[in-house]
Amino acid sequence: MSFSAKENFDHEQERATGILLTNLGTPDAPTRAALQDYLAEFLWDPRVVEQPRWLWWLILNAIILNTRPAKSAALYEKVWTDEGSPLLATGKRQREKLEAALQERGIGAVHVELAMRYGNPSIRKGLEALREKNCDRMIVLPLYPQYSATTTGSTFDAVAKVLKEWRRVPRLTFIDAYHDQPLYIEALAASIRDHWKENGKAERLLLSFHGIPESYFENGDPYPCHCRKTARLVREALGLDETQLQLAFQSRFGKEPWVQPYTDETLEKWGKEGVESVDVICPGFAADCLETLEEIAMENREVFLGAGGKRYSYIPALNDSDAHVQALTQVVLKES
Ligand SMILES: C=CC1=C(C)c2cc3[nH]c(cc4nc(cc5[nH]c(cc1n2)c(C)c5CCC(=O)O)C(CCC(=O)O)=C4C)c(C)c3C=C
Ligand SMILES: [Fe+2]
Ligand SMILES: [Fe+2]
Repeated sequence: MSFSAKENFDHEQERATGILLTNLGTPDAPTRAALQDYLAEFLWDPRVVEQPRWLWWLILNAIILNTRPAKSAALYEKVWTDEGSPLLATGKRQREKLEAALQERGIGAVHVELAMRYGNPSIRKGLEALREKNCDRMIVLPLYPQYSATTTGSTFDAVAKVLKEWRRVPRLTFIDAYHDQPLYIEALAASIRDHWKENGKAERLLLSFHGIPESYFENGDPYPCHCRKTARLVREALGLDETQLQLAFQSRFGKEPWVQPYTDETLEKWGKEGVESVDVICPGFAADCLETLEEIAMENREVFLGAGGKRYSYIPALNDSDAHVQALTQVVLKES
Protein backbone atom coordinates (compact mmCIF):
# COMPACT_ATOMS: atom_id res chain seq x y z
CA MET A 1 0.00 0.00 0.00
CA SER A 2 1.39 3.43 -0.83
CA PHE A 3 0.02 6.82 0.10
CA SER A 4 0.29 10.01 -1.95
CA ALA A 5 2.03 13.24 -0.89
CA LYS A 6 2.64 16.75 -2.17
CA GLU A 7 5.08 16.82 -5.08
CA ASN A 8 8.57 18.09 -4.07
CA PHE A 9 7.50 18.70 -0.50
CA ASP A 10 9.73 20.71 1.73
CA HIS A 11 9.40 20.41 5.50
CA GLU A 12 10.29 24.11 5.93
CA GLN A 13 7.60 25.56 3.66
CA GLU A 14 5.14 28.14 5.02
CA ARG A 15 1.85 26.59 6.05
CA ALA A 16 -1.49 27.80 4.66
CA THR A 17 -5.23 27.34 5.10
CA GLY A 18 -7.19 25.97 2.16
CA ILE A 19 -10.90 26.36 1.55
CA LEU A 20 -12.57 23.84 -0.73
CA LEU A 21 -15.74 25.47 -2.02
CA THR A 22 -17.97 22.79 -3.54
CA ASN A 23 -21.23 22.56 -5.40
CA LEU A 24 -23.22 19.76 -6.98
CA GLY A 25 -21.76 19.72 -10.49
CA THR A 26 -22.96 20.22 -13.97
CA PRO A 27 -22.44 18.61 -17.38
CA ASP A 28 -19.43 19.71 -19.47
CA ALA A 29 -21.75 20.69 -22.35
CA PRO A 30 -25.52 20.80 -23.04
CA THR A 31 -25.33 17.64 -25.15
CA ARG A 32 -26.79 14.15 -24.85
CA ALA A 33 -23.31 12.58 -24.52
CA ALA A 34 -22.18 14.98 -21.77
CA LEU A 35 -25.48 14.52 -19.92
CA GLN A 36 -25.12 10.76 -20.11
CA ASP A 37 -21.69 10.89 -18.39
CA TYR A 38 -22.85 13.42 -15.81
CA LEU A 39 -26.11 11.66 -14.93
CA ALA A 40 -24.42 8.24 -14.83
CA GLU A 41 -22.05 9.50 -12.13
CA PHE A 42 -24.65 11.55 -10.24
CA LEU A 43 -27.48 9.04 -10.23
CA TRP A 44 -25.24 6.09 -9.31
CA ASP A 45 -24.37 7.78 -6.00
CA PRO A 46 -26.07 5.70 -3.24
CA ARG A 47 -26.56 8.91 -1.22
CA VAL A 48 -28.79 10.23 -4.03
CA VAL A 49 -30.76 7.09 -4.88
CA GLU A 50 -31.03 4.62 -2.03
CA GLN A 51 -32.72 1.77 -3.91
CA PRO A 52 -31.13 -1.73 -3.83
CA ARG A 53 -28.10 -1.52 -6.13
CA TRP A 54 -29.03 -4.36 -8.51
CA LEU A 55 -32.54 -3.00 -9.07
CA TRP A 56 -31.34 0.59 -9.53
CA TRP A 57 -28.54 -0.56 -11.87
CA LEU A 58 -31.15 -2.11 -14.14
CA ILE A 59 -33.52 0.90 -14.06
CA LEU A 60 -30.69 3.41 -14.50
CA ASN A 61 -28.97 1.64 -17.38
CA ALA A 62 -32.00 0.19 -19.15
CA ILE A 63 -34.30 3.21 -18.91
CA ILE A 64 -33.04 6.45 -17.37
CA LEU A 65 -29.69 6.78 -19.14
CA ASN A 66 -31.43 6.10 -22.46
CA THR A 67 -34.24 8.60 -22.06
CA ARG A 68 -33.24 11.41 -19.68
CA PRO A 69 -29.95 12.69 -21.19
CA ALA A 70 -31.56 14.00 -24.40
CA LYS A 71 -34.42 15.65 -22.46
CA SER A 72 -32.05 17.20 -19.90
CA ALA A 73 -29.66 18.38 -22.65
CA ALA A 74 -32.51 20.32 -24.28
CA LEU A 75 -33.27 22.00 -20.93
CA TYR A 76 -29.61 22.84 -20.29
CA GLU A 77 -29.42 24.33 -23.80
CA LYS A 78 -32.00 26.95 -22.69
CA VAL A 79 -29.84 28.25 -19.80
CA TRP A 80 -26.31 27.72 -21.22
CA THR A 81 -24.25 30.92 -21.47
CA ASP A 82 -21.12 32.06 -23.34
CA GLU A 83 -19.21 31.18 -20.17
CA GLY A 84 -20.75 27.68 -20.07
CA SER A 85 -22.96 26.27 -17.31
CA PRO A 86 -24.30 29.05 -15.06
CA LEU A 87 -23.57 26.97 -11.95
CA LEU A 88 -19.90 26.63 -12.87
CA ALA A 89 -19.44 30.19 -14.17
CA THR A 90 -20.92 31.63 -10.96
CA GLY A 91 -18.89 29.18 -8.87
CA LYS A 92 -15.68 30.53 -10.40
CA ARG A 93 -16.64 34.10 -9.48
CA GLN A 94 -17.66 33.03 -5.97
CA ARG A 95 -14.27 31.35 -5.54
CA GLU A 96 -12.36 34.42 -6.65
CA LYS A 97 -14.35 36.84 -4.48
CA LEU A 98 -14.28 34.61 -1.40
CA GLU A 99 -10.50 34.23 -1.69
CA ALA A 100 -10.07 38.01 -1.96
CA ALA A 101 -12.40 38.63 1.00
CA LEU A 102 -10.59 36.09 3.20
CA GLN A 103 -7.14 37.38 2.24
CA GLU A 104 -8.25 40.87 3.32
CA ARG A 105 -9.08 39.53 6.78
CA GLY A 106 -5.39 38.96 7.56
CA ILE A 107 -5.77 35.38 8.77
CA GLY A 108 -2.47 34.33 7.15
CA ALA A 109 -1.98 32.56 3.83
CA VAL A 110 -5.33 31.34 2.54
CA HIS A 111 -6.31 29.75 -0.76
CA VAL A 112 -9.74 28.86 -2.13
CA GLU A 113 -10.39 26.15 -4.74
CA LEU A 114 -13.70 25.35 -6.42
CA ALA A 115 -14.76 21.73 -6.90
CA MET A 116 -17.85 19.89 -8.05
CA ARG A 117 -19.18 16.71 -6.46
CA TYR A 118 -19.92 15.27 -9.92
CA GLY A 119 -18.06 16.11 -13.11
CA ASN A 120 -15.43 18.86 -13.27
CA PRO A 121 -13.46 20.39 -11.62
CA SER A 122 -13.30 17.34 -9.37
CA ILE A 123 -12.97 17.21 -5.59
CA ARG A 124 -9.75 15.21 -6.02
CA LYS A 125 -8.20 17.95 -8.19
CA GLY A 126 -9.35 20.67 -5.76
CA LEU A 127 -7.87 18.97 -2.71
CA GLU A 128 -4.63 18.24 -4.56
CA ALA A 129 -4.37 21.88 -5.67
CA LEU A 130 -4.70 23.01 -2.04
CA ARG A 131 -2.08 20.48 -0.96
CA GLU A 132 0.31 21.86 -3.61
CA LYS A 133 -0.18 25.29 -2.00
CA ASN A 134 0.97 23.89 1.37
CA CYS A 135 -2.46 23.86 2.97
CA ASP A 136 -2.22 21.57 5.97
CA ARG A 137 -5.43 23.03 7.36
CA MET A 138 -8.50 22.66 5.17
CA ILE A 139 -12.08 23.83 5.47
CA VAL A 140 -14.62 22.19 3.18
CA LEU A 141 -17.57 24.44 2.48
CA PRO A 142 -20.30 22.72 0.45
CA LEU A 143 -22.51 25.44 -1.02
CA TYR A 144 -25.65 23.88 0.44
CA PRO A 145 -27.02 26.06 3.24
CA GLN A 146 -29.37 23.26 4.37
CA TYR A 147 -27.80 19.87 5.21
CA SER A 148 -28.99 16.83 3.30
CA ALA A 149 -27.34 13.42 3.12
CA THR A 150 -27.99 13.55 -0.64
CA THR A 151 -25.80 16.63 -1.11
CA THR A 152 -23.67 17.57 1.93
CA GLY A 153 -23.32 13.95 3.08
CA SER A 154 -22.28 12.89 -0.39
CA THR A 155 -19.67 15.66 -0.54
CA PHE A 156 -18.19 14.33 2.70
CA ASP A 157 -17.94 10.83 1.12
CA ALA A 158 -16.04 12.23 -1.85
CA VAL A 159 -13.61 14.23 0.34
CA ALA A 160 -12.99 11.24 2.62
CA LYS A 161 -12.38 8.96 -0.37
CA VAL A 162 -9.50 11.20 -1.50
CA LEU A 163 -8.01 11.94 1.93
CA LYS A 164 -7.82 8.29 2.96
CA GLU A 165 -5.17 7.90 0.24
CA TRP A 166 -2.98 10.74 1.55
CA ARG A 167 0.14 10.35 3.67
CA ARG A 168 -0.42 13.74 5.37
CA VAL A 169 -4.09 14.11 6.23
CA PRO A 170 -4.76 17.83 6.83
CA ARG A 171 -6.47 19.28 9.87
CA LEU A 172 -10.00 19.26 8.53
CA THR A 173 -13.21 21.19 9.15
CA PHE A 174 -16.29 20.11 7.27
CA ILE A 175 -19.10 22.69 7.30
CA ASP A 176 -22.34 20.76 7.48
CA ALA A 177 -24.85 23.64 7.13
CA TYR A 178 -25.34 27.38 7.44
CA HIS A 179 -29.12 27.56 7.06
CA ASP A 180 -29.55 29.92 10.04
CA GLN A 181 -26.36 31.96 9.74
CA PRO A 182 -27.39 35.63 10.32
CA LEU A 183 -25.58 37.15 7.31
CA TYR A 184 -27.03 34.48 5.00
CA ILE A 185 -30.56 35.24 6.23
CA GLU A 186 -29.91 38.97 5.97
CA ALA A 187 -28.55 38.60 2.40
CA LEU A 188 -31.74 36.77 1.38
CA ALA A 189 -33.98 39.36 3.06
CA ALA A 190 -32.03 42.26 1.50
CA SER A 191 -32.25 40.70 -1.96
CA ILE A 192 -36.04 40.32 -1.58
CA ARG A 193 -36.42 43.91 -0.33
CA ASP A 194 -34.33 45.20 -3.26
CA HIS A 195 -36.51 43.23 -5.66
CA TRP A 196 -39.65 44.75 -4.15
CA LYS A 197 -38.18 48.25 -4.44
CA GLU A 198 -37.58 47.80 -8.16
CA ASN A 199 -40.58 45.69 -9.16
CA GLY A 200 -43.21 46.17 -6.47
CA LYS A 201 -44.27 43.57 -3.94
CA ALA A 202 -46.35 40.56 -5.03
CA GLU A 203 -49.31 39.27 -3.00
CA ARG A 204 -47.36 36.16 -2.02
CA LEU A 205 -43.72 35.17 -1.64
CA LEU A 206 -42.84 31.52 -2.29
CA LEU A 207 -39.57 30.08 -0.98
CA SER A 208 -38.89 27.08 -3.20
CA PHE A 209 -36.29 24.50 -2.10
CA HIS A 210 -35.05 21.44 -3.99
CA GLY A 211 -36.91 18.39 -2.65
CA ILE A 212 -35.79 15.00 -1.39
CA PRO A 213 -37.76 11.74 -1.12
CA GLU A 214 -40.07 11.73 1.91
CA SER A 215 -38.59 8.40 3.07
CA TYR A 216 -35.15 10.05 3.50
CA PHE A 217 -36.70 12.57 5.88
CA GLU A 218 -38.52 9.80 7.77
CA ASN A 219 -35.18 8.00 8.11
CA GLY A 220 -33.49 11.00 9.72
CA ASP A 221 -32.39 13.49 7.06
CA PRO A 222 -32.84 16.93 8.71
CA TYR A 223 -33.08 18.76 5.37
CA PRO A 224 -36.78 19.78 5.52
CA CYS A 225 -36.29 21.06 9.10
CA HIS A 226 -33.35 23.20 7.95
CA CYS A 227 -35.45 24.56 5.06
CA ARG A 228 -38.31 25.41 7.42
CA LYS A 229 -35.94 27.22 9.78
CA THR A 230 -34.45 29.27 6.93
CA ALA A 231 -37.98 30.15 5.78
CA ARG A 232 -39.07 31.18 9.27
CA LEU A 233 -36.02 33.39 9.78
CA VAL A 234 -36.48 35.08 6.39
CA ARG A 235 -40.17 35.61 7.19
CA GLU A 236 -39.31 37.21 10.53
CA ALA A 237 -36.61 39.39 8.93
CA LEU A 238 -39.17 40.67 6.42
CA GLY A 239 -42.02 41.02 8.94
CA LEU A 240 -44.39 38.82 6.90
CA ASP A 241 -47.08 36.45 8.17
CA GLU A 242 -47.54 32.79 7.28
CA THR A 243 -49.98 33.44 4.44
CA GLN A 244 -47.74 36.02 2.79
CA LEU A 245 -44.63 33.79 2.78
CA GLN A 246 -44.78 30.06 2.22
CA LEU A 247 -42.35 27.26 1.51
CA ALA A 248 -42.50 24.49 -1.10
CA PHE A 249 -40.24 21.81 -2.61
CA GLN A 250 -39.37 21.49 -6.30
CA SER A 251 -37.56 19.16 -8.73
CA ARG A 252 -39.06 15.84 -7.75
CA PHE A 253 -37.66 12.84 -9.58
CA GLY A 254 -39.13 9.34 -9.89
CA LYS A 255 -42.40 7.90 -8.66
CA GLU A 256 -42.12 7.79 -4.86
CA PRO A 257 -43.50 10.70 -2.78
CA TRP A 258 -41.09 13.56 -2.06
CA VAL A 259 -41.37 16.07 0.78
CA GLN A 260 -44.36 18.38 0.35
CA PRO A 261 -45.93 20.77 -0.53
CA TYR A 262 -44.72 20.66 -4.12
CA THR A 263 -43.81 23.97 -5.78
CA ASP A 264 -45.74 23.38 -9.03
CA GLU A 265 -48.91 22.26 -7.22
CA THR A 266 -48.72 25.23 -4.84
CA LEU A 267 -48.43 27.72 -7.71
CA GLU A 268 -51.25 26.06 -9.62
CA LYS A 269 -53.48 26.14 -6.54
CA TRP A 270 -52.71 29.81 -5.90
CA GLY A 271 -53.43 30.71 -9.53
CA LYS A 272 -56.78 28.90 -9.38
CA GLU A 273 -57.67 30.52 -6.04
CA GLY A 274 -57.28 33.98 -7.57
CA VAL A 275 -53.85 34.99 -6.28
CA GLU A 276 -52.74 37.46 -8.97
CA SER A 277 -49.03 37.95 -8.28
CA VAL A 278 -46.18 35.92 -6.78
CA ASP A 279 -42.48 36.40 -6.14
CA VAL A 280 -40.42 33.20 -6.02
CA ILE A 281 -36.94 32.79 -4.53
CA CYS A 282 -34.86 29.61 -4.07
CA PRO A 283 -32.76 30.05 -0.90
CA GLY A 284 -31.24 26.55 -1.08
CA PHE A 285 -29.41 27.29 -4.33
CA ALA A 286 -26.21 29.28 -3.75
CA ALA A 287 -25.94 29.85 -7.50
CA ASP A 288 -28.50 29.99 -10.27
CA CYS A 289 -28.57 26.78 -12.28
CA LEU A 290 -30.86 24.61 -14.35
CA GLU A 291 -33.23 24.08 -11.42
CA THR A 292 -33.80 27.81 -10.88
CA LEU A 293 -33.33 29.35 -14.33
CA GLU A 294 -35.35 26.78 -16.24
CA GLU A 295 -37.61 24.96 -13.77
CA ILE A 296 -38.55 27.96 -11.63
CA ALA A 297 -38.08 31.00 -13.86
CA MET A 298 -39.58 29.35 -16.99
CA GLU A 299 -41.61 26.15 -16.35
CA ASN A 300 -43.31 27.25 -13.13
CA ARG A 301 -44.08 30.69 -14.54
CA GLU A 302 -46.21 28.89 -17.14
CA VAL A 303 -47.87 26.82 -14.40
CA PHE A 304 -48.88 29.92 -12.42
CA LEU A 305 -49.95 32.05 -15.39
CA GLY A 306 -51.76 29.07 -16.92
CA ALA A 307 -53.78 28.65 -13.70
CA GLY A 308 -54.97 32.27 -13.78
CA GLY A 309 -52.08 34.20 -12.17
CA LYS A 310 -51.19 37.57 -13.69
CA ARG A 311 -47.64 38.43 -12.56
CA TYR A 312 -44.78 36.06 -11.76
CA SER A 313 -41.33 37.20 -10.69
CA TYR A 314 -38.26 35.07 -10.05
CA ILE A 315 -35.78 36.62 -7.58
CA PRO A 316 -32.24 35.44 -8.49
CA ALA A 317 -30.03 33.33 -6.24
CA LEU A 318 -27.44 35.15 -4.12
CA ASN A 319 -24.76 34.12 -6.67
CA ASP A 320 -21.58 36.24 -6.37
CA SER A 321 -23.24 39.28 -4.74
CA ASP A 322 -21.22 41.13 -2.10
CA ALA A 323 -23.76 40.24 0.59
CA HIS A 324 -23.40 36.54 -0.25
CA VAL A 325 -19.59 36.69 -0.26
CA GLN A 326 -19.71 38.39 3.15
CA ALA A 327 -22.02 35.68 4.48
CA LEU A 328 -19.73 32.91 3.21
CA THR A 329 -16.71 34.72 4.63
CA GLN A 330 -18.43 34.76 8.01
CA VAL A 331 -19.24 31.03 7.76
CA VAL A 332 -15.56 30.27 7.10
CA LEU A 333 -14.18 32.67 9.75
CA LYS A 334 -16.34 31.07 12.42
CA GLU A 335 -14.40 27.87 11.76
CA SER A 336 -10.90 29.41 11.45
C1 LIG B 1 -32.50 11.61 -8.15
C2 LIG B 1 -32.75 12.31 -7.13
C3 LIG B 1 -32.25 13.65 -6.77
C4 LIG B 1 -32.09 14.13 -5.48
C5 LIG B 1 -32.37 13.35 -4.19
C6 LIG B 1 -31.57 15.45 -5.56
C7 LIG B 1 -31.30 16.28 -4.47
C8 LIG B 1 -30.79 17.58 -4.54
N1 LIG B 1 -30.27 18.24 -5.65
C9 LIG B 1 -29.89 19.51 -5.31
C10 LIG B 1 -29.34 20.49 -6.15
C11 LIG B 1 -29.29 20.40 -7.56
N2 LIG B 1 -29.82 19.42 -8.35
C12 LIG B 1 -29.57 19.70 -9.67
C13 LIG B 1 -29.91 18.93 -10.77
C14 LIG B 1 -30.46 17.64 -10.70
N3 LIG B 1 -30.96 16.98 -9.60
C15 LIG B 1 -31.38 15.71 -9.95
C16 LIG B 1 -31.89 14.71 -9.09
C17 LIG B 1 -31.86 14.75 -7.67
N4 LIG B 1 -31.46 15.79 -6.88
C18 LIG B 1 -31.17 15.57 -11.36
C19 LIG B 1 -31.48 14.33 -12.18
C20 LIG B 1 -30.58 16.75 -11.84
C21 LIG B 1 -30.04 17.03 -13.24
C22 LIG B 1 -30.91 17.78 -14.10
C23 LIG B 1 -32.03 16.95 -14.66
O1 LIG B 1 -31.78 16.05 -15.42
O2 LIG B 1 -33.17 17.26 -14.26
C24 LIG B 1 -28.85 20.95 -9.73
C25 LIG B 1 -28.51 21.72 -11.00
C26 LIG B 1 -27.18 21.43 -11.63
C27 LIG B 1 -26.90 22.28 -12.83
O3 LIG B 1 -26.02 21.90 -13.59
O4 LIG B 1 -27.47 23.33 -13.10
C28 LIG B 1 -28.66 21.37 -8.42
C29 LIG B 1 -27.91 22.60 -7.96
C30 LIG B 1 -30.18 19.68 -3.93
C31 LIG B 1 -29.89 20.96 -3.15
C32 LIG B 1 -30.72 18.49 -3.45
C33 LIG B 1 -31.18 18.09 -2.10
C34 LIG B 1 -31.29 18.84 -1.07
FE1 LIG C 1 -31.01 17.75 -7.66
FE1 LIG D 1 -35.49 20.08 -12.48
